[in-house]
Amino acid sequence: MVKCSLAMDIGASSGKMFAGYMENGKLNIKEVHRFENKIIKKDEHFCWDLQALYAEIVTGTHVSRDQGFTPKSIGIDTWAVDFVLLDEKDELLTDAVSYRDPRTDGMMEEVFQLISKERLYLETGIQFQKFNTIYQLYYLKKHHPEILNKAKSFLMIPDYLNYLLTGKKANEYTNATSTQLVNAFTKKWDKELLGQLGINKEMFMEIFPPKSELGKLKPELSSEFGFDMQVLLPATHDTGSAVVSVLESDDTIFISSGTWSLIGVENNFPICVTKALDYNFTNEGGINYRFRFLKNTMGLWMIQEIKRNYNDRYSFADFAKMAEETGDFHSTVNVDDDRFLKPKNMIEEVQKYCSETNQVIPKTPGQVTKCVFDSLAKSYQTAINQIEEIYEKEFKTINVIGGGSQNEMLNQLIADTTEKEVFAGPSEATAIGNLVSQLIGLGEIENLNKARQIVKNSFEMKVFRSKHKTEGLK
Ligand SMILES: Nc1ncnc2c1ncn2[C@@H]1O[C@H](COP(=O)(O)OP(=O)(O)O)[C@@H](O)[C@H]1O
Ligand SMILES: C[C@H](O)[C@H](O)[C@@H](O)C(=O)COP(=O)(O)O
Ligand SMILES: [Mg+2]
Repeated sequence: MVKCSLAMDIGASSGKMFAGYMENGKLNIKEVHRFENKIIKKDEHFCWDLQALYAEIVTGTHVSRDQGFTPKSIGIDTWAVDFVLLDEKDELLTDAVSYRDPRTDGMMEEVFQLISKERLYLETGIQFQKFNTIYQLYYLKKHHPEILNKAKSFLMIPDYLNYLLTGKKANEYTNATSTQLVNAFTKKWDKELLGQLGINKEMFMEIFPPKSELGKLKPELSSEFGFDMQVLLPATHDTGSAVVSVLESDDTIFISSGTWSLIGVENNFPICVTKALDYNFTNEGGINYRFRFLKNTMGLWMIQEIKRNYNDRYSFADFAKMAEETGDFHSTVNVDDDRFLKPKNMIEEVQKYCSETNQVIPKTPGQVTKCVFDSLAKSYQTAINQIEEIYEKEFKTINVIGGGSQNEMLNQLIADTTEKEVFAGPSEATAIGNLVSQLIGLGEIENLNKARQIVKNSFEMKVFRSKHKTEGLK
């Protein structure tokens, strides 16, 4: 049996469990379980199926043992902002409503009547997305005050899954910052802000940073598995774990490319200047209390929805190939338009947008996906220009991580559009970042710098250079 750590990475489109262990100075990972994560409809709201996700964690742990592993620790990471509330008996008061649910429409604007956008940004440094936790809680205060009044525990999605494993309740720092309720300077819940919003401060748990140990498995679970595990806190915000895996370089911008595209740079301080506010950048918390200065852009969600609209007839690789073969088609959309957050039919929404903007309407799967890929590359270029304007410097390279790093056509398009060197990989950056954070916490890896060197030496990266530049070299 191989002793290992388990990383449970639950993204907005899929969940993946990896067993990870060090051997000869390299990190070895093995995918032991993968499942689809999808939104379900409950009481007229779009929700996540938390019981199903918890069952997959248990299944994955059993599978890891059956595959010859003895896990000594597990770390869970998921998407941000979403949460559940528990009552005084630790019973669920709410479903895990998804950030894609329209219930927060208009809530951000109402919050601005109480607290200015500028003040919110100055204190939290967090981007304005209408689905941030602050606006979800404001919706509950306005439409379901009885729920908020009964709430004794606020747990974000990974916190709740950790609670089911250990019986321990805590909030983890990187994910807590995505709520827009944590003060960027004190790194604590902003009690004054909560008071102004009329949201009860007592339900928030103590905040623990990545690498902390939460506790051991509940006895009934360790006897079911036949072994005990430490439940450790990686950066439980999946993008926080992904960024742990990025190249350590002052000249690199990362693009965490999955359901969402998160484009940014790691910092030791929050950047809450007006330009960052105007461009809607965020300062989400990172490992070692660093900051992830980044911009959320729609990401490959649009391709996932187009794939679903075509009844899964085509693979992601098929779409990349068809888009590449489409050639002379140049219509694009603003991928950050709210209309693409949860349209009934993504293909029709893209076509409608092109028609409304007097562009050629994409008809074939290749034209539709080329339009989306070209639009994504365009939005990446805009975000990179804004980062370089704020930093007053030119970045030389881009590190594309996450599942989207497997899309070689898109990687080449990013290189051609930005004229920068693109290093693509690792595709499982989130799980890898989750694992190395656990190993640092267990004392098996000395520190973050060493962890990043191990990641670089353990996983292949492909380089893409602008065709325009290489043509010039011929
Ligand atoms: N073989 C592939 N070729 C091209 N794109 C791929 C491939 N495999 C995955 N992808 C892209 O990666 C995305 C999923 O990335 P991932 O990081 O797993 O997302 P999340 O963590 O949000 O669930 C898919 O939506 C798809 O666009
Ligand atoms: C809602 C947030 O924008 C979202 O969680 C984003 O921060 C994120 O973590 C997306 O990660 P994926 O791996 O699901 O793309
Ligand atoms: Mg992910």
